[in-house]
Parts: sequence; structure tokens; C-alpha cells
Amino acid sequence: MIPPACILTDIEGTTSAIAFVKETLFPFAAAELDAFLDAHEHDPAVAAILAEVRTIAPHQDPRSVLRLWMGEDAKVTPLKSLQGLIWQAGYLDGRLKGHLWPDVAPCLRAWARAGLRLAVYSSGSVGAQKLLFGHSAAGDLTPLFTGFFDTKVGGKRDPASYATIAAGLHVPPGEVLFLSDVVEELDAAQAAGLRTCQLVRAGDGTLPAGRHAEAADFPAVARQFGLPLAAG
Ligand SMILES: CSCCC(=O)C(=O)COP(=O)(O)O
Ligand SMILES: [Mg+2]
Repeated sequence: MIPPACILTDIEGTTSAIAFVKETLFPFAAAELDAFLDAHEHDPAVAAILAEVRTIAPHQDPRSVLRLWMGEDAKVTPLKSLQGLIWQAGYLDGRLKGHLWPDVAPCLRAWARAGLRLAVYSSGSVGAQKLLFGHSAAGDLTPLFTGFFDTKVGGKRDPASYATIAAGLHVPPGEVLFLSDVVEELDAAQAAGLRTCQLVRAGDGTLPAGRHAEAADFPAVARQFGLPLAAG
């Protein structure tokens, strides 16, 4: 089997525990929302996000809309951008530390060392992705990645998003391996011509979908796709 040239990875349920996102990151943003907006609503970046909320939900109070989206775990770009800005203070002062499953950092390092291109595609904003990998329990992993993509390229269940990402990475779609726990995302990536592998992590209680390659962790991905294994 010819190994892929590029690994494109999801975060929640793939590199990081679903519980970390749902029980730490999301509640942190919800708890800080009002104080953050009181302090920053006139900052250009925050004002632009609030304007985007008003465009999507006109005639409604933006704070109420944001709270509604938070409650629904809606993957809406302005909410994801705002959450990233709120998490920044928590990462910088040490209240937040990016969770990674222990097998992830050694494999990412081994794959980057071997010359594979690594990229991230998450519903979390690019800023949030860089914070999580930059302030992870395994140190700053951001230099390992050559690309970060969020919902600004499109939704994760839309094949066109994966075609855009492969083009942005200058890699033929068939040479990109997409890792995710969510079968609808894997289906979309496969429809765009990417190779796919479902992460079925016991710690997340993921159920195998049965229509993509499956791996319990990153070393299992490496064994199936001919990628280097971390030493030790
Ligand atoms: C960048 S960490 C926060 C992840 C997040 O906000 C989210 O909605 C999960 O999205 P994913 O695409 O990584 O499953
Ligand atoms: Mg996921």
C-alpha cells in the first residue's frame, strides 16, 4: 500500500477527548460569555462576529442567539470564532490545557519527522485549534502542522470542503488521509476522493460505522496505512 502524503485530522473525538470539549471548553466559554462581551464587544474582531450573528439571526438579541447556538452545539462560524477568542485567556493564564490522547503527540512527531504533511480540520476556529495544540499537555505542537482549516472553508459534512482543503494543501485528494470519529464527515471526505479512517476511541464511546477503515488510536492508523510508528 502507498502511504498517504498528508494527514488531515479532526480534533474532538480524534486527537482529543469529546469530554474535554463538551465538559471543559464549552462550559468555560458559556460561563465567560457575558463578561467577555461586556469587556470586548467594541473590539473590531468581536464587533465583526456580532455583526455576523445579526446577519444570520436578524431582529434577535445576539447574546441570546449565541446562547441558543451553544446549547445546540451548533457549528456556526461566528460562535466558533467567539469561543476561540474566549478560550484564549484561559489557555494563556493556565486555566485551560489542550487535551490530547497520549498516543497522538508521539505519532504526529514521527509522521512529521518522516516528511508527511500534517493539517487540522475542525469546526473549532483556526485560532482555537492553534490554542489547543499550542498549549497541549504534550507541549507546543503547532510547528508540526502545515495547515489549519475551519468552517470558513465550508461544513465538515460537505464534500466540497475537502476538495478545497486538498487544493489549499497542494496535495491530490487521493494522497490525503482524513481522520475523524464522525461517519458523516468521513463520507463527505471520501466523496471528495480523500482516503479515510474512523477513530473508534474506547474513551469516547465511539461506535464503528462499518464503512471506513477503523482504528482505536493513532498507532493503529500508522499500522494500517504504512506510516512510521513512534519510537519506544
Ligand atoms: C478547536 S477545539 C474545539 C472544538 C470545537 O469547538 C468543536 O466544535 C468540535 O469540532 P470538531 O470538528 O473538532 O469535532
Ligand atoms: Mg470529531
